[in-house]
Amino acid sequence: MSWQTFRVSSCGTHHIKEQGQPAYEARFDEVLKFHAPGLAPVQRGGEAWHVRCDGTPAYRRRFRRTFGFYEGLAAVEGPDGAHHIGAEGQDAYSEKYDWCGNFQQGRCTVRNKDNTYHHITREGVAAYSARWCYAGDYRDGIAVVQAACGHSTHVDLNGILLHGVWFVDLDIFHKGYARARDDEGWMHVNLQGRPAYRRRFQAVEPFYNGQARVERFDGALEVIDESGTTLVELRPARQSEFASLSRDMVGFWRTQTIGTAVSLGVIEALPATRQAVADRCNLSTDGTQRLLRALGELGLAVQDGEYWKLTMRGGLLRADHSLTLADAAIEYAGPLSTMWRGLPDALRKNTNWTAPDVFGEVGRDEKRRVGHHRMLRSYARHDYTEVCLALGLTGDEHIIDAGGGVGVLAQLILSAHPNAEVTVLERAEVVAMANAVTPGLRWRSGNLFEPWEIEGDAVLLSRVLHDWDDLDAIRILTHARASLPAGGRIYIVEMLVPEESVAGALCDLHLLMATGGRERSSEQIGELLLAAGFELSTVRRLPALPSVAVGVAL
Ligand SMILES: C[S@@+](CC[C@H](N)C(=O)[O-])C[C@H]1O[C@@H](n2cnc3c(N)ncnc32)[C@H](O)[C@@H]1O
Repeated sequence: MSWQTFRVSSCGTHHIKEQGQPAYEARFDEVLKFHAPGLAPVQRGGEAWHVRCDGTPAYRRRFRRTFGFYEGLAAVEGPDGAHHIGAEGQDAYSEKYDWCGNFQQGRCTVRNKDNTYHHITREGVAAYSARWCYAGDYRDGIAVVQAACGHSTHVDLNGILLHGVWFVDLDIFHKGYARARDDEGWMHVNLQGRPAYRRRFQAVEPFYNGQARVERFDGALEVIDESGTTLVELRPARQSEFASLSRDMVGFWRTQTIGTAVSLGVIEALPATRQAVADRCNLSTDGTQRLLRALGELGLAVQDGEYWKLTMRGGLLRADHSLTLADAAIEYAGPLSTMWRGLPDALRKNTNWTAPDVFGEVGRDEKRRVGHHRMLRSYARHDYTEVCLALGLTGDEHIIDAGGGVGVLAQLILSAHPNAEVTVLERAEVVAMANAVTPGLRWRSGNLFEPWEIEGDAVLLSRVLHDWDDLDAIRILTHARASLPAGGRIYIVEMLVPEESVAGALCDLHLLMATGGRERSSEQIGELLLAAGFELSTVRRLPALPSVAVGVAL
């Protein structure tokens, strides 16, 4: 009997032959397709097993659920978890998982009891030691894995990162290209993780004989080739460029609404009725209603009967949130908005414009200093969770964390490497304010632009170089070099902008206006390092915004 031609009947209770006649007499609650070696999953009365092509059981065991055979093994679910069985119903291995996928290319995705995912071999052994937030099936020896922060990358059959580039969303390769999404939108990337073209889209389909259908952000549908060039327009734009440009131009409405809601105390007053918010914050009833409705439009608050309450997103603006953005909201709506007004002057030829001394301003104003460093703390807590691993420390180094703020990264390093020593070199008023006390953590007041008078095995500059122009950045790096022996390492942790796309360009303008600094590519960082006596050795792209550029002292 040729089970290859069997189909599931329309009622789903049995299989039928090519001409539509039943393949056997038995009936089940549900059956699934036949797979090699000629077995199909069936279910009846809460029990599941596999049947041969004559409808008889392939073995005596019963499970809660059974799935199709792939590469000779089938996933089954029993009372103690999920695993794989062979064609005789025998266990393929002893381990039990929370969930099992199907074998493809000798690998299978499984979910552990702690909700992490990884791939196993046919022997039920982990194919590598990493555990992921999600892991997809292999195709052509490559799978997509998702890190805890939500970003995804490609790994090979041994779990080794294929290109080390992380994306907001990612698909498996199809004819040499994978669909990938970064902060700008969807695109196609090649096996090196590099975008095939500069454009970004609302959605893209896989390439089909060199062409792919894509949806633009304005809703238009088109077909592009592998260089991103439009070949055919299939549907015109739904949303006009006029409307989308208008929305971008009033971005400051959002900045000011959020900053105002925080500074007036409205965020802290919720949940409450409109009148209670008005009374507590000393606002007019009409004004309160209008502000609450605007917070609603921004997805920060919702009305529930008489009450207004914060959404999960709005909760990030509360002062007691561990990642609070309350201080950032006030900084962006206040001093930073004022600084941005100087943009035309900053861009002019032969300009008299000079960058503000933001660290001096913050240092002189105690209230702003506390808020400013709480803001930096939130960004560090959010962005630096994966940095420690990427540093590749041996664990017994003395690291100088220059411009280390209130020590968030220093503490992350020390909890990962309790035998390491980290000295945070900071402005005196920041050292006086920082209250972190951790074994191995030392504080040192000093100036990045004067000799550091301290020696270490490695220097860490996290979000420091991007605050300065090239000359100042080289001055800082030169002092770093003087603190290290030949062969000592320097870790530059900040956003590295890709040379081939415009990603990070608004952040770059922000740095110009806030500190006179700039975002740089890894090539530009390499040039600065060389000018100060270092050689760029590796660049590690992380799931979060910052990357790690590693330099070695020459
Ligand atoms: C953007 S923050 C980065 C803080 C921290 N490394 C992080 O990644 O969150 C820059 C830091 O450099 C410090 N800084 C600025 N100028 C400095 C100077 N001349 N000497 C020492 N530290 C300085 C600031 O106080 C601030 O904490």
